[in-house]
Amino acid sequence: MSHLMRVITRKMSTSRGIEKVVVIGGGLMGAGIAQVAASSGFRVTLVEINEQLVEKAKANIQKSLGRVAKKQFKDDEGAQNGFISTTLGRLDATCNLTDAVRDTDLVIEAIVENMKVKHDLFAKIDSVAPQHTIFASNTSSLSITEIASITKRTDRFGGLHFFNPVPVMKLLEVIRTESTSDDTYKKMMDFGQGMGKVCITCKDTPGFVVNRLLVPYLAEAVRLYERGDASAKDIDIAMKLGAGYPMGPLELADYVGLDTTRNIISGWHEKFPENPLFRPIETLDKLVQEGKMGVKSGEGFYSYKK
Ligand SMILES: C[C@H](O)CC(=O)SCCNC(=O)CCNC(=O)[C@H](O)C(C)(C)COP(=O)(O)OP(=O)(O)OC[C@H]1O[C@@H](n2cnc3c(N)ncnc32)[C@H](O)[C@@H]1OP(=O)(O)O
Ligand SMILES: NC(=O)c1ccc[n+]([C@@H]2O[C@H](COP(=O)([O-])OP(=O)(O)OC[C@H]3O[C@@H](n4cnc5c(N)ncnc54)[C@H](O)[C@@H]3O)[C@@H](O)[C@H]2O)c1
Repeated sequence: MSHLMRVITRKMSTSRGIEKVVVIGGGLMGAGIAQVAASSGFRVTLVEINEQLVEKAKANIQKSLGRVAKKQFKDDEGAQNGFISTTLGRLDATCNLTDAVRDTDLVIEAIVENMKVKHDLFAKIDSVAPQHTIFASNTSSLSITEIASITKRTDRFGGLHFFNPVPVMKLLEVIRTESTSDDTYKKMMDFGQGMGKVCITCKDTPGFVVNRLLVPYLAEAVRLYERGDASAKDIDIAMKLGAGYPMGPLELADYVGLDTTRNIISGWHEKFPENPLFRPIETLDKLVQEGKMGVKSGEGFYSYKK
């Protein structure tokens, strides 16, 4: 379905569904989610912790929108500019969390992968957001049930797990817990489809579908590298040319963020200490301690410094 048809169909079909969305966290994922929601016709407010990060998120969105516009409207510069300005017209960005959530249909949390930090955030907004507002987490690996337990709206809580880069990756995992109501689930599915994503449903299990399979693979690749069995470059070439993956596992870990990858593995290790797939990995711990988070910090397994 074309972009325009999607926006029109959404406007006709979701008049009482999701219209206003607040995205909390404007990093790799939050900026992408806010961008695609706005370009799909939703009214979006993006929340960051300070002005500098608000500006950084806006600059990243602008850059990514330029790439999408070029692809969608090829040589038509007028249409490209129209698409960019219409999208930006639907997008606000702020540091004022409580004001942002006072009038919204959906909150999508995309902040650091840490239960306590997520709990602090949801506890803060639960009493401020309207009764009907649905809360969703973009967590990669944490239990949605446990995140939701801090709120009084567990029936209006679910998981919306997007993939990086959000403007390009077509999948959305929609997670319903045992408490997620049918109405909430339906609204989350409609929202995902309204964003042009292919939605699959998964129970609230660690890593859902993709990360339960992908993260142990990334961890094994780091262990292979750590043992010195092959160089980083050769591991990546092997999986691109031998298994047809668009990126090798170490490139992908850098792309996802080594801090996020480490947080996922260590969170699972704490919960399932007997599972050897989730054992801590010294190399990963060391890189993160040194501030080498991958592409976003300019260095990880590879250097991205210009
Ligand atoms: C851990 C989490 O919980 C879950 C996850 O997210 S796991 C990670 C999932 N993601 C992946 O596995 C990504 C794997 N990598 C890929 O699919 C590809 O390498 C990639 C799409 C990132 C880049 O593709 P590649 O061909 O190498 O580079 P590039 O030519 O720059 O980009 C391909 C297209 O995507 C577009 N693109 C890439 N990044 C973009 C962005 N951030 N915004 C907008 N467009 C983008 C480019 O403009 C380009 O468009 P074109 O086809 O019109 O030229
Ligand atoms: N990186 C990925 O490939 C990927 C993919 C899918 C899901 N996720 C999940 O999405 C979430 C975010 O990951 P990311 O890669 O975007 O991280 P990131 O580090 O790029 O961005 C997180 C952003 O959240 C902001 N933030 C932190 N606390 C905040 C608060 N209280 N209010 C507002 N903003 C706050 C930070 O300033 C930062 O800019 C994590 O739960 C992660 O597991 C990540």
